[in-house]
Amino acid sequence: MIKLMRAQSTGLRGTMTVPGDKSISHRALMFGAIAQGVTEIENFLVSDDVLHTMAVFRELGVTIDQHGKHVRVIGRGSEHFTQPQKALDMGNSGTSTRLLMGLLSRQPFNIHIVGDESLSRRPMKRVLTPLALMGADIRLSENDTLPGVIYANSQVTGITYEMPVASAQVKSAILLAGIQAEGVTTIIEKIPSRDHTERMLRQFGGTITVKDGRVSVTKHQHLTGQHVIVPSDISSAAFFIVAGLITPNSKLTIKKVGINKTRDGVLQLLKRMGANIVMSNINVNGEPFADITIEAQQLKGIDITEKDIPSSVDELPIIALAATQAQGDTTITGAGELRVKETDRIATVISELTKLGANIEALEDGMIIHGGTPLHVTNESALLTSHGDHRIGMMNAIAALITTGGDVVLTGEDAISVSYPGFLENLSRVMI
Ligand SMILES: O=C(O)C1=C[C@@H](OP(=O)(O)O)[C@@H](O)[C@H](O)C1
Ligand SMILES: C=C(OP(=O)(O)O)C(=O)O
Repeated sequence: MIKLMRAQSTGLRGTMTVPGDKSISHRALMFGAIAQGVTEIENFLVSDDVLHTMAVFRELGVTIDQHGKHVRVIGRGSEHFTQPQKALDMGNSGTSTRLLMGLLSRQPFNIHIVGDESLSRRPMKRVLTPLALMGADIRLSENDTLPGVIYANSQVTGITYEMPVASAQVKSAILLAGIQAEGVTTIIEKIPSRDHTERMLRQFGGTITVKDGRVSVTKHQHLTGQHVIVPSDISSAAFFIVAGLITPNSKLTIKKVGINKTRDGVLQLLKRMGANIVMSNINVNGEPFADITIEAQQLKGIDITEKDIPSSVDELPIIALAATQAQGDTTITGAGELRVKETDRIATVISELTKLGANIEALEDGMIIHGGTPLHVTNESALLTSHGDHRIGMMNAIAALITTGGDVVLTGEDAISVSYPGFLENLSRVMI
């Protein structure tokens, strides 16, 4: 489908909510499935990625009822999964694949896993290596990608593992295997990655120790069904936060956004760029959340380095767009992980924004964004594509808002439903 965005919006105004957090929705299904008893999930994200996780658990024999954003999971423990009748389809979702490889590493039957074309290019050895050290028998295709098979296996054993890449998906895969493993499993992280798995394990009654960058779990966790309230996704809110800051005459409030410290990098980076981000109604419900208000203002360029990346990794495309409008240059380094997301996000950010006149240089592990480049289409129109990547599709739509001259035509925006169905509708609702 091709959609024409009205370029040169005269501003974004109003109060809005964005859908539930993707990372937390995946995990709520997973813990609900392995706990004993009923888990009720509120403000669940109904998006393609999370629906793939849901379909996987149904295939494993778990009863899940979904009514819009309300989900009920009837958990009977991971010992009662039934053998799937077909390959488990992870769709486009790295989180489903990697976390489930850990969670399913000790089942008494073989499990085949497949994904779409993009997911089948993404690196899975990072999960296979620690899980194999624990005794899991997982085999992947050439180049260590999907499709793969998790072979029947009766025992996993705890390990101490120093993370070679900062990745919450790898950490979570090891933890989900660790709570079924003999002995102690310890993960050592140099830079903290998102801690939703740790928090949710505690919320479900499990025990986990976190100290000085070391996260440890053991077996015999008595997990019981819980009531989980999912905050709105800061990664989705980030598109509106940046849109509000860079589109003249804007003032937006986004309600009940998750502000977990291991996820709020986008707020910290924008504050360093000079943004005035006002937080109100700060509250906690398992995860902290707040209302966030921003107004259009001038930003300035900053240096973003390795330590900033894990808490902002999915937001770097939209930060890059903000940086094109800042005074001075913004340098992003230590972000090689961007190359192995749904697309190579260093390449796709540059490919799309330069069509509108942005001046961005690629680095092996990041980019240099030269600020102060008004986005403009000199011809009748410019054709932007998402490359099948939801975050690039949303970045393109926000870039179109501030582009002058010809029209901006968006293609491939159906990919946005991976994390944010209704994004374009929500955007047009706040456009004045
Ligand atoms: O654990 C998670 O829910 C996620 C972790 C991140 O991936 P990595 O762990 O690969 O950095 C992030 O990019 C992804 O969108 C969700
Ligand atoms: C990288 C992402 O997700 P996943 O790894 O789950 O595909 C994302 O949502 O930007």
